Amino acid sequence: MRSMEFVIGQRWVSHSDANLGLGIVTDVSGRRVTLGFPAIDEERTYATDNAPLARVQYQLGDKIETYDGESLTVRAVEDIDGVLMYHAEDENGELQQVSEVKLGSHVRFTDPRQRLFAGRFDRNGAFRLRMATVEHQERLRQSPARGLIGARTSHLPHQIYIAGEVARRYAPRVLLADEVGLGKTIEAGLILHSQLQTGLARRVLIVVPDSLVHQWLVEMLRRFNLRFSIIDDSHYELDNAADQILAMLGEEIGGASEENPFEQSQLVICSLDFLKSSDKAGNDAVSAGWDLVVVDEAHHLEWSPEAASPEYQVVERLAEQTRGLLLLTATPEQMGIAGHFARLRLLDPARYHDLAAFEQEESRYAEVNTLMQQLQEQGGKPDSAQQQQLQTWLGDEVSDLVARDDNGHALIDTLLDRHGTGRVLFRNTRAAVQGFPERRVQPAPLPCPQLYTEAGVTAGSAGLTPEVGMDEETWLAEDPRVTWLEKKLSALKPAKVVVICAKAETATALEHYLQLRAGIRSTAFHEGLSLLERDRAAAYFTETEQGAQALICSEIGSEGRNFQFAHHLVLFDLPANPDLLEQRIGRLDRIGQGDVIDIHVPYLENTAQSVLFRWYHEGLEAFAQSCAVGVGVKAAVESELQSRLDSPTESADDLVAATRAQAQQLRQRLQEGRDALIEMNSCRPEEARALIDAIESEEQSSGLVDYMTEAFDIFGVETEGHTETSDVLKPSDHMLTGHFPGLSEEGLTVTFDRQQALEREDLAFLSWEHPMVAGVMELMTESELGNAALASLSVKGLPPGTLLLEALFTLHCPAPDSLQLARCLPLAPLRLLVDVNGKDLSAALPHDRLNELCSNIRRRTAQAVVPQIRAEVETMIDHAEGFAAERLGELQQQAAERLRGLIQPEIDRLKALRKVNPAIRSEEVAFFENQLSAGEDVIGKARMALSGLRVIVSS
Ligand SMILES: Nc1ncnc2c1ncn2[C@@H]1O[C@H](COP(=O)(O)OP(=O)(O)OP(=O)(O)O)[C@@H](O)[C@H]1O
Repeated sequence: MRSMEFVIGQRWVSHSDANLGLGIVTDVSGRRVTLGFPAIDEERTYATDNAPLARVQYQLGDKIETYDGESLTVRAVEDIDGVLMYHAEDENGELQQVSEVKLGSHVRFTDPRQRLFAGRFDRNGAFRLRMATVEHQERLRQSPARGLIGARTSHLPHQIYIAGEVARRYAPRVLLADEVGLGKTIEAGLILHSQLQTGLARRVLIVVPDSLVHQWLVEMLRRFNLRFSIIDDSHYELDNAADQILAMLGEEIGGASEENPFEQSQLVICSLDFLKSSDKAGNDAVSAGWDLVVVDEAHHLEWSPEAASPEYQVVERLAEQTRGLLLLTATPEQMGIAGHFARLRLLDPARYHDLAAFEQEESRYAEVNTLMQQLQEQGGKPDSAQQQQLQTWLGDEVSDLVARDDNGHALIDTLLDRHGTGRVLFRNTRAAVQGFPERRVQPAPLPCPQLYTEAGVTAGSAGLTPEVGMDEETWLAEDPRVTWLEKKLSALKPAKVVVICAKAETATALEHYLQLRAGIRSTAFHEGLSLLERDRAAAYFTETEQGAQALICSEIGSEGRNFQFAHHLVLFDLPANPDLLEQRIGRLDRIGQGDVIDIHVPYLENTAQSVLFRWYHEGLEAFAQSCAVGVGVKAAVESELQSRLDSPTESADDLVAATRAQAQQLRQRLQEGRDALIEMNSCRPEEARALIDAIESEEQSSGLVDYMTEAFDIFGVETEGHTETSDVLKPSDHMLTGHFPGLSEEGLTVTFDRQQALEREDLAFLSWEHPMVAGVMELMTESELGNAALASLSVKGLPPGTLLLEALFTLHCPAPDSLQLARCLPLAPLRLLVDVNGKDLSAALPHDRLNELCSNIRRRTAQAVVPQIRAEVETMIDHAEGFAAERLGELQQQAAERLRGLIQPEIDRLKALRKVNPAIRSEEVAFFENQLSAGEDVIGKARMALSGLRVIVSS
């Protein structure tokens, strides 16, 4: 039925009023036709020659729904005296005959053909926006900058390199171990953001110490637009209360308590203590299922071959369940080498399976490093002796790796992975990153008070914190560090000062003293306070004008927090662990610190404190610079150190000399071996530069501004210039959809400029990855908007009334989520331009050129034209479908190749590792092999689907 011939029982749709639903012809008399619209229970009568109606005729493969709600797929269509009979397949695969009379009346047309013929087409600009959307999506998908564009951060090469390297992995499992304060949180945020953007991850859990929950929450939102939910005790208390009441009433416990709070959000933050303290919470967190789990301050996961800490155990269960795992620690060996190994084992059990073998490997690092350096100099081409060495390390793979034309990249990567520090470990150092200010130690030796000598707490570990357990009033009055601190703070006023001591009780006592007796504006930060109280304290300290001058922290203040706006640190006592000292100093010595850092150390002479001070200062030089060998050196001189701490009055010269020698030796050994290998893996400056260039070229092109300007116009968003680089957006009275992503009634001020976004946090930073832009793209691809349009074309020599069809086809390939096939299917559609005679004009008139020549047709005229040209349009669609079908094989092949490129290296690696590690199960290899063959199968069944069309009429 291609003309306006009405027969009772036919289904038509009004193109002037979408709310009427599907009409049914109930009467045709003379020049009048009457339709019933069951969806709104109304009847309307029209003149037959100009009724605003379009005939509804479903095509093969379309989904239809009967009035009683059954959904079927059309397999054949029969015309019985003008009324259609659909032969359609139900969900059991059985064919049923459904007369169009029996179709349901609530319809929404999404197919471009249906929309065009139902008169539901869009403006020319909407088609343009649709095409631009998929083109940008495809370009961005292939861009190395993808996922890294939207963060409100400065582009620091070491971070961008790691983020780029890790985020593109299918199952990233890495240890981010940059030195303190170099931006591991930012690196993790970039990786998360990127994996969420690319769809490689949807569900993310971040596990952090109590004291960092809110800081992470804020950092993720402010820098990455990622809105996390916190799960804590409060989610369980309610259930417990409900359970108690139910139990009192003798009712069965169930309902609310059955719910798993971790399943209620996609992005969750919780504290490790909380997971550890509640079995139910731990079990819920594990069973909720995650794509990516992040664990900050991962050195708390203590492990030895004999026993694993409860923290380790809960993270181990999460690690087994999740695909991606990021462990963050600045001091991976803080709790010993076994703990370090155990964390690597969580990440990559196939590679790290034996502690003894791991320890032995370290002895070969220098050899591996030498070979790598040589290979790098030789452009990746080994000589015959080197080839032999490689053969013993890597086996048969070598010839294949050497043959690659990539300057030895693959060879070096494989060597690093199998025999070096592995592809799971990233560690940047201050020395490599550069640009950090000087650290200056300000010792303050003080006489030991009688109080401590008499109590016998001057030596051993008691001597490090002699005030612990003493009467508060007494030690505050007699310990000279207290008056020294009071004077120091007064002298430094108004400079901000972070004071760190080991114990919460010391911090509390000091803070009371300073606040109440000395009148110094101070605030405490320790584990005795609630999370909210701690954050309040930190915020009070941050305030510039009215804020506290001093923040008195217990040890929990020495991790993760950002206090780089201060440059005075007082170490009221010294920790026995060198990595803990580094963590403490790292609160101030971190990215963003612009001043020389003064580290004030008051210590009591001739006590364990003075020994430890000398040991750190003269032995390790740990105050002046970041000290990576502290834990190793301490292990080597442990007994001498302990004996000096136990007898602090004896000379410590020998200890200091031995420590210096050990430190120098260890530094040199690590520099030649392990550190060199880690450095090679952690930042490759050229690759980092190329990534930053790619991000900046996206930011500097006018593509995004043009795209959003068109979107604001199509959706009816008003824009008003605010400053040179920012605009105010407001919803207008003629919005196309009820809601524009990310825009509230009050409007939003936005900038497209990163520098301005860094300076002005109140402005939204619009990038290709901002939720507003992503939301517009999603609206365009998930809705039918712009998939059917009509335009006019005026070109000399083209007779008026000539028709062209611009058709867009996508590779339709339904597959289970678990196959992650979207990563290999093309996003940009196949675009074809044909005329009625089946001539392919696609190359002669590209999309952009056509846009310049096309203009809108008035809606009324278009409505009148469509029914008249239906036959020609359908012929052109047939031609276009023919051309599209010819390209199917090629697109399927490209998709299959992309899939193989992603999965095959995983299979090869596991097979190679299996030769040295019997713990790798054959199922692990089989899993990837199945992924590959199942993916190839599905791609083989793909077909071309029409996803958009624009009919062009020459005028
Ligand atoms: N690229 C960046 N742009 C802007 N600010 C940054 C960037 N990288 C890091 N920072 C800031 O530097 C500080 C240190 O970063 P971050 O907290 O990520 O370091 P970290 O390595 O996790 O530290 P720690 O070892 O103490 O846990 C933070 O205040 C962070 O916001």
